[in-house]
Amino acid sequence: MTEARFHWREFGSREELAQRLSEAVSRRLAQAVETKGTGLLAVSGGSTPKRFFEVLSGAEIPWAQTTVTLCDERFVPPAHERSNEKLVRENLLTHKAEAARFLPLFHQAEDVEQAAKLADSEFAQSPLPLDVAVLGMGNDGHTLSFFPDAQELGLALDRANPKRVMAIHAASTEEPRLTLTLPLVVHAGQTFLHIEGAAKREAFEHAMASDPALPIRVVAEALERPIEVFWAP
Ligand SMILES: O=C(O)[C@H](O)[C@@H](O)[C@H](O)[C@H](O)COP(=O)(O)O
Repeated sequence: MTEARFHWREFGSREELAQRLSEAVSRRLAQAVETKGTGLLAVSGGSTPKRFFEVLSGAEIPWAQTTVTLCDERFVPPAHERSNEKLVRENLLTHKAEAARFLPLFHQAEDVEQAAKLADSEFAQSPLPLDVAVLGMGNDGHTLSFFPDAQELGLALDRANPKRVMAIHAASTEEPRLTLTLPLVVHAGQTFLHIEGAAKREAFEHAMASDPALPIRVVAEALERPIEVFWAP
């Protein structure tokens, strides 16, 4: 693993990071809309992105031509407080970004496998590749819902997996998940990793230096273009 597989961008504060990440994402989306008429942005959930979403929601992007989706989702209805869709609707799809279309991963279905099938067929009909993907990471080295202990980890990380969206079960998560698969993410026009705090910096450095099996490293090495890591203390 050489450092060329990622670019490290360090900021003095989380507010500054949110601002700069929003600018970088805006530029890529504006370019995508200018070139092909539409833009596709995948964002992550969890606790880190809220500040970034608030800034991005006010950005000058051709939102009416932009689709926003999720890198991964918890298998809970959109009104649930752990729903990433809820987080995105309340914090990103407001202000100027209210004009964007939202492509959900969650679907009301008998089980998470059925929901994944429904999401997968919607993605099959959507204009791919992703223009921008903004990933998060846990201290265990997971990104998207590629948890180190996921039953389906091998398939989720398999470059030959024909699925775009799949179900994930892992003992370390509170509920089953839906995730974009590695083959979908590798072709993204630009991929960012948004991480904050000393523990995540350490986890990222550890993965890159000495743990080739950790999902964040597998993803970083598989991407067509180096991942842009945005970090603030
Ligand atoms: O639904 C989720 O939890 C995610 O999309 C997940 O992949 C997240 O990015 C990391 O777990 C980091 O989460 P935090 O930002 O909460 O640390």
